[in-house]
Amino acid sequence: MSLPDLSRVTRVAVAIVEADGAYLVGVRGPDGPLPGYHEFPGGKLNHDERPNDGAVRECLEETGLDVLPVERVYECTHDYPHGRVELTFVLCRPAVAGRPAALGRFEWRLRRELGELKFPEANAPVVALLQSRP
Ligand SMILES: Nc1nc2c([nH]c(=O)n2[C@H]2C[C@H](O)[C@@H](COP(=O)(O)OP(=O)(O)OP(=O)(O)O)O2)c(=O)[nH]1
Repeated sequence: MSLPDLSRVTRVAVAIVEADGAYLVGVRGPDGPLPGYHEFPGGKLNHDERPNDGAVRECLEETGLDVLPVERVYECTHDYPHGRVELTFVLCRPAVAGRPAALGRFEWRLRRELGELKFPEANAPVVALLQSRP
């Protein structure tokens, strides 16, 4: 097995979509890195793309839901066995109020459920932050 090239950083934007105390969460597919882990919608940023724009784009691509960025809640660089990622977590809200039911492989999970899910290691501080919110 070859070691990851840590001189190369993949920029990733993650959309934390909140509506009425629930968050959009999916399960990662079997083919990419971290298969079977829970995740918020997100993915690699395009060249020169800003994290807020990337979070909105990835969310629309993956869930079909149009969202508005609210604030960047957390940023970190994390080393996984598959490589180094620079993550920006962007809190978002649906552009149209409400919680649409059909959103691809993503579904709404209540805030109190988040701690029971198996998220990637880098998400731990974000999940703790969300759970500490009033
Ligand atoms: N989407 C997402 N990725 C996360 C989360 N937490 C976390 O550490 N990651 C990591 C896993 C991957 O290393 C990276 C996302 O890359 P990816 O390979 O899943 O992105 P992607 O499939 O959308 O790639 P692409 O289609 O844009 O090419 O970020 C999360 O909550 N959501």
